[in-house]
Amino acid sequence: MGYLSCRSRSSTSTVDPLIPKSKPTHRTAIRTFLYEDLESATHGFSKDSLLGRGSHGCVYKAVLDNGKLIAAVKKPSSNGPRDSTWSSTSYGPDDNEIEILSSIRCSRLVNLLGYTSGAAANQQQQQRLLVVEYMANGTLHDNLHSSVDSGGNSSDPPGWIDRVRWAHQIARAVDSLHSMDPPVIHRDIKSSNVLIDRRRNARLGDFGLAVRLTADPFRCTARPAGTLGYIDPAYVTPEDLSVKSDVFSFGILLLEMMSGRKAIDVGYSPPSAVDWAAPIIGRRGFGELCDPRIGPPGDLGVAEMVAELAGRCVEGKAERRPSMAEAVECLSKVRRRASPSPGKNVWGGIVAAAKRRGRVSDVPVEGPKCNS
Ligand SMILES: Nc1ncnc2c1ncn2[C@@H]1O[C@H](COP(=O)(O)OP(=O)(O)OP(=O)(O)O)[C@@H](O)[C@H]1O
Repeated sequence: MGYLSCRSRSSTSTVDPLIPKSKPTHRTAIRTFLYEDLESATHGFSKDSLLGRGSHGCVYKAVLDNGKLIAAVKKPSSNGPRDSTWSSTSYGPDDNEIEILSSIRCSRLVNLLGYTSGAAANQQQQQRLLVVEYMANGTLHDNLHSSVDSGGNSSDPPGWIDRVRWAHQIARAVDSLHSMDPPVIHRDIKSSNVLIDRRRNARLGDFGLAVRLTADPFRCTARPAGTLGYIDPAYVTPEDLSVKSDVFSFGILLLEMMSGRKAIDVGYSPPSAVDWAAPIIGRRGFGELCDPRIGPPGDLGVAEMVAELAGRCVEGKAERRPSMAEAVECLSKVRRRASPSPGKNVWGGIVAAAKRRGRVSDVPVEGPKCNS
């Protein structure tokens, strides 16, 4: 694989200017919650408050501050990790996750609001709970693969405009992490770690495996970790870790978003998304890669650009993969091509008129910038 249409000469031009590359990261006010307050805000971690289960524990909806704050509370399981997350770290939110999340605040991430100190009122040690922003529209995984929405109503699969917009937003989120000094590597990019907020924007969450990439080899001791189907095959020892491991996982996510098939899907032959897609991209059969539920986009060039980018992201050799900044640049071109152009269509006209009246602060064509 290796096509040219999205290759960029300038790999830094799309780095969010609000993310300083070389300045220390800005810390945000993070609250300390009492375990008892979160217990009562989730009705005793009740089934009704349960938002979902992951390999490390459960996530609950919490209503706090007399109903003014709705948050998601992550409660580690007492039995340790289960299923497909391959992790060498201990389960549950640890100091590393809190430290990384506390140092970043970005509108493309599921941000940390606070955590419990780990001690209950009776001073017995409790599990540490993490409190993060609540995402009203579930995970990208559910949006892509489930025929019912988070309210239990039947739902249509997302169309091309949403998929391209989400891909661009996720790319910007990952690029923001890679642009930090030192870069943060997420290590677990996958559709169940992308959440859709109430404005239907995509946010990257779950920093349980995230690490800072330092030049000091003695500090880069985290053993390889990630999720089967998304993990970079070139990441075998701690020294192999680079930002390009996230690029690989992002490429798998692009294939998943484009095709509607899962990263590992036994309904397809071969079950691995890369093994399935590589020969199709090689013979330029872009239409075949498109989710059969929505068919190819009106402009097949959109599918071609996304497929070519995905193909480059999942290259076996890490150095042949694009940077996330290049992926952002490519996806902003795809997004412009996929979206009806402003000024020439009714939506563009409505948005332009609302902007003139000062009513639109969040124009859907370009998502909000990160503010760290
Ligand atoms: N901030 C949030 N707002 C709303 N729902 C959430 C939020 N975070 C997680 N969830 C829900 O809880 C579920 C479990 O999330 P969690 O991050 O623990 O696991 P996961 O990412 O799905 O899987 P794994 O632990 O294997 O990575 C998600 O699938 C989602 O449905």
